[in-house]
Amino acid sequence: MTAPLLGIVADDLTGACDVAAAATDAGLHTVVSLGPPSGTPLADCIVVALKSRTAEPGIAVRQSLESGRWLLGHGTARLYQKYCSTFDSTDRGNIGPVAEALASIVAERAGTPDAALSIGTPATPQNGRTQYLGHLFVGDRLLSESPLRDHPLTPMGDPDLVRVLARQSTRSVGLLPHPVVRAGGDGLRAALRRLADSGAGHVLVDALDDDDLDRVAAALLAGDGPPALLGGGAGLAGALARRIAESLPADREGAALAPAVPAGRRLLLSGSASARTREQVAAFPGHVRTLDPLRLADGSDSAETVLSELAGRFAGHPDDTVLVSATADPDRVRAVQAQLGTAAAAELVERELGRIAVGAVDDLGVRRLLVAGGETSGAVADALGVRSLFVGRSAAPGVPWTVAGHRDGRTGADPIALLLKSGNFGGPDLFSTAWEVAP
Ligand SMILES: Nc1ncnc2c1ncn2[C@@H]1O[C@H](COP(=O)(O)OP(=O)(O)OP(=O)(O)O)[C@@H](O)[C@H]1O
Ligand SMILES: O=C(O)[C@@H](O)C(=O)CO
Repeated sequence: MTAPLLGIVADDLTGACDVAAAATDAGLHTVVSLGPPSGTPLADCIVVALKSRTAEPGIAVRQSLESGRWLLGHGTARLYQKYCSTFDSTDRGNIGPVAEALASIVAERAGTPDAALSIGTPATPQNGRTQYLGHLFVGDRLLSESPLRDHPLTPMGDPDLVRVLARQSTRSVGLLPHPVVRAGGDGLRAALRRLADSGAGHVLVDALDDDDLDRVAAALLAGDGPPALLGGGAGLAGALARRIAESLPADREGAALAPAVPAGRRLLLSGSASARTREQVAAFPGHVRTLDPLRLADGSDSAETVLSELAGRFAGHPDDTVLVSATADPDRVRAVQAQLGTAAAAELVERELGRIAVGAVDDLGVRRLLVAGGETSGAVADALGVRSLFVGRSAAPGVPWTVAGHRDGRTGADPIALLLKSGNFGGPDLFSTAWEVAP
């Protein structure tokens, strides 16, 4: 195995796991690195996970460029910008600025620095995200009528992504409409070329199913198109990975294997505010320990209190799977945010869940952790000092079990299994069923 065939810069950790699962399912050996890797992982696909989704554009651009340059500098054949399949961002959001920055280093490498172009789509049909005439649908609802309109950090009120991306960009945004995608072949490649020649800085691509994405991937990898940064959800990345994997020899070198995870306890931590997570919390049959941000703020509750309750609980019920949850309905979240401030409430919950994770792993023998929520997962992984993840079997589409690599920060020589779940992913019973495929 030589240079990575696909290098992905992901704007959050659960998104990185989602796209890593797509590449793994396609047959690529895939590693997730939290920030640019310190060594050179043995992998076909390296996903660099950032925590930049809600960062100021300048910060997100700096971090993404650092990762993109690392990947290109290590010979990565194709660079991909992974953002959320529900285009989570704000008008001051950073998907556009990051796309422009990464497209410019791809164009520089191709020797066409004046022709920077990004081509992508959030469409991820296996999770019900489709794009039609530039409009994003979540299941059978427009994005703006889906629960994403109530997202605590990135409420999505406009379903027209051409408009949303244009508001975030300095370059113009073109659309590759569904009839052209459906027809595929030469027509699709010619339409892409025309959009590039017309000076578009970004092209958003419609897709309703995986066949659409496979046609787009074939056109993008045909070799006669404009050099471009590719990007979007896990859907297009999976289609590219399938196409890339087809050309790999069957007898190539193996990748580094995930270390075995020793027996130990299980814990669920939820800081997700999504509608799907609320269903999963409600359906969880085991013991639920609620975290109220107002009580954390006034000091009447804390990570230490939760950990000592967990110690007592595990002593009486050693095989228990306990859920510690800050998940609440949108009215309650808004009330907490009004009192504490949105960022302060988020930080408080993330910090305490991180401290609970560390105490549970270090002192209570927890070795398998399911964490719900993108920001929350990033915070928990940071607190645990995790730096890289081997990607294993998926518990649900886009939700793979992973193993934190040896010698990672606080986890020491004892690997732990982590399932880091995007808020909206997984069926209602995921909190019970995920353990059936845990490493
Ligand atoms: N009860 C609460 N009150 C206020 N904020 C909360 C509460 N519970 C969780 N939060 C915060 O809301 C944010 C939820 O975002 P997070 O990305 O973790 O999950 P999500 O809502 O499912 O989003 P995603 O779809 O990106 O995974 C976190 O920053 C978390 O700390
Ligand atoms: O694309 C998605 O929906 C997920 O990978 C994600 O990024 C949600 O946080």
